[in-house]
Amino acid sequence: DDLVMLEQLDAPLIAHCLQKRYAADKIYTWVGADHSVLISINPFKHLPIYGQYFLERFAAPAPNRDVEPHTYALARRAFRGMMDARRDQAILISGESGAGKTEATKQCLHFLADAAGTKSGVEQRILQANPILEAFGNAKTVRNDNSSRFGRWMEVHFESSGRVEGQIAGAFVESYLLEKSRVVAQAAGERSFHIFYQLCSSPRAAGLGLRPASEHRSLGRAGCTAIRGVDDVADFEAVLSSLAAMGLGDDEVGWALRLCAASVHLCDLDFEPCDGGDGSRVAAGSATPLAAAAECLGVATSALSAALVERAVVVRGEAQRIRNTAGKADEASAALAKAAYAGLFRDLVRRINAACGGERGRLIGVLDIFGFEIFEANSFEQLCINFANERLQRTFCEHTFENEQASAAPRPHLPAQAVYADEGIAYDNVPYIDNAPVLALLAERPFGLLNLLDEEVRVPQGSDAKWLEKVSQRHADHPAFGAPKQQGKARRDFFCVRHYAGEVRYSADGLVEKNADRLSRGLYDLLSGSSCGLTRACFPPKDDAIAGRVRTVGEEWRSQLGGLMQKVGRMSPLFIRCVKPNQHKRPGLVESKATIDQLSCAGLFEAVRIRATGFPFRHSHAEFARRYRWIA
Ligand SMILES: Nc1ncnc2c1ncn2[C@@H]1O[C@H](COP(=O)(O)OP(=O)(O)OP(=O)(O)O)[C@@H](O)[C@H]1O
Repeated sequence: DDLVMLEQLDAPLIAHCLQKRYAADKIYTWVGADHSVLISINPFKHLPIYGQYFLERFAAPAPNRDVEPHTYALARRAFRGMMDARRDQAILISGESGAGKTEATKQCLHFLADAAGTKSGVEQRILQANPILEAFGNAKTVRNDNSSRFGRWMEVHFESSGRVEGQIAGAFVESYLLEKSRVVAQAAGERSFHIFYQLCSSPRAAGLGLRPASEHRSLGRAGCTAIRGVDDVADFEAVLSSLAAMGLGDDEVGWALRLCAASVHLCDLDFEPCDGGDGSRVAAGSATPLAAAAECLGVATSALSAALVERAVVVRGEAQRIRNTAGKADEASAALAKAAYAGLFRDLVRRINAACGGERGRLIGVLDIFGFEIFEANSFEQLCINFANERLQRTFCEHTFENEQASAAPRPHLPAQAVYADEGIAYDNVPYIDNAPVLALLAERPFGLLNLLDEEVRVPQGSDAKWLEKVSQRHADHPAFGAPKQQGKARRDFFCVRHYAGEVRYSADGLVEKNADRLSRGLYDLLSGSSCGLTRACFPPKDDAIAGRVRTVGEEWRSQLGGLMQKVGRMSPLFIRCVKPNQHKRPGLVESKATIDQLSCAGLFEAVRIRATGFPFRHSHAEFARRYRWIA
C-alpha cells in the first residue's frame, strides 16, 4: 500500500507496482508512512469502495493496523491533524485534466461532512452546492466529459472549542479564472458550460426564446451538444433543486436562466457593415435574437444595439463616440455575453457562500484546480492554468524536498520539521526537478512573460507581435523559453515554455486582447442600468475616478493565486496526485509511457526515494512533547 516499502526504488519498479495494483482495482497508493501524499489512478469505472459503509470504516480505523490508502483516509488524516495538532490543513489535488481531481474533492468533502457533522446542516448544503458549480462551471472537453473550467478552493471551517468542537461550523468556496471564452466558442467536439444544454432541453427554453442547442451558434458550432450517458433534462432538475436549497427563489432562478439565455442570443447576432464599412448595424435577420437578448438583460432593444455598434472613447480629454466596424461589433457582443455569464457565476458563488457560510474557525481547505494543459492550440487560458500548476508543483517541492532537505535556515512559512542538518543527521540529498526557473520566467517582476503582457495592455498600440518581440529578446537565453522560429521571411507567432510537466507551444495570437478582457464602458453601463435589480446588483455603477485603471486578467489571477498560496503556506499540506492512466477514458487500460510521464513530471519517483531516505514521521520537538508528554 505504500511505495516507500518497496525494496528497490527505481522508476520502472514503482510504475510496475502501480500498474499491478491498478489491475487489482487498488487505485490508491501512499507515498510515505505519514500519509500526506496519496497517488490516485483514475479507474474510469465505479468501484464499490465509497459510500456509508466505507465512510464509517475509515472514520474509525482498526487500531494497530496500517490504514489503507484512500481519499477518505487522507481526509481523515487532515481532520485528525487539524484536531490534534491544531493546525489548519490544506488538501491540494493536482493532475492533468480528467485525472480525477473533482471526484477526489467530492470524496474528501463527503468524508469531512460525514465524520464531522453539524447541527445546522451546513455539511448537506456544501454537498448540495456541487450540482450548481458543476452545471455553471464545468463543460465537456475532449479530455473529460465533466471538466472543471474554473479553479475551486473550498474551505470547511470547524468549531474550535466547547462541546461542539470539531463539528462543521461553515463552508466557503472561492472560484478562480472561469474560462469564460467557452461561452462564445469551443474547440471541435467540445461543449460550452453544461447549463446551456440543460436549459435548451428543458421546458423553460421556449419562454426564453431558446431552440435546441444545435441551432444556436455558440452551442452548436463545435458539433457536440449531447454527452453519452448524460441526461441533461434530469441534471437540470437537480440544478433547480440545488438552487432552491441555496435559497434562490423562483424569481432569482428565473433571472439566472435569463442571463444564460442572453449570452446565447448575443452570440447569435450578425452585424453588417454600413457607411462604407466604417460603421455597422445589427443585420435585419438578427432582429429576433437582438430583442430576446435585450429582454433577458432587462434593457431596451435600441439601447443594446446602439451600445454594440458604437463605443465611447476619450480623445484629448473629450468623450467621443466612435462607430464600430462589423468585426468590432461582433467582438463587443461576444464580450457582453462573456461578461454577463461571468457576472452570473460570481453571483452564484456568492450565494452559495451565503447559504453554506456560517462561522469561521479552524479549517480544512480543498483545492481542485484545472490540471496541466497541453493542447494542439494553446493560448492565454493555458498559460494561466499552467502557471497555476507550476505554483502548485512548487508547493509540493517545498513540502517534499526542500523541507526534507533544508539545511540551516528553514523558511518561516514552512513548518520547521525534518531539518536533518540541524539535527546533525547524515542525509543523502536526492536530486529533483526544480521548477523555480520556469516560475521566474513566467511571473518574476518586471520582465516575466505575464508581467510584460500586462505592460503591453497599457502601452499605446500594444500588440501580440510587439510583446513577442520583447520577450524573445529578453529571454532568448532562458533555458525554459523557446523563442519563435523564423519561417522564410515571416516570423511565426509561436513560442515554447518548458514546463515541469512538459514543453508547451503557445500561440501569441490574441494574448494581449484576452489579458485585457475589454468590455466597453457603454456595455458595462448598459448592464448597470438594467431594469432588473438583480442584474444591476451584479454590475454596480463604476466610479468614474477609478474607471480608467485597467486591471488585467493575468494580474487578477496572479494576485488571487498568490493570496491562496500564502494561505496554504501557513497550513499543513496534504497532496492527492491524480493520474490519468489512458487518454480514452477506458477502465483497465494503462498506457505505460503517458502514465510514467505523469508520475515523473509530478516528481513522484523522487518523492518516493526521498521519503524512503528520510524518517517516515517528522514532528517538531514542541509537537512531539505535546502529543507524547503523558507517556512520560
Ligand atoms: N474515483 C473514481 N471512481 C470512478 N470514476 C472516476 C473516479 N475518478 C474519476 N473518475 C472518472 O473520471 C472522470 C473525470 O474525473 P474528474 O472530473 O474528477 O477529472 P478532473 O481531474 O477534475 O478533470 P478536469 O481538470 O478536467 O476538471 C469522471 O467524470 C469519472 O467518470
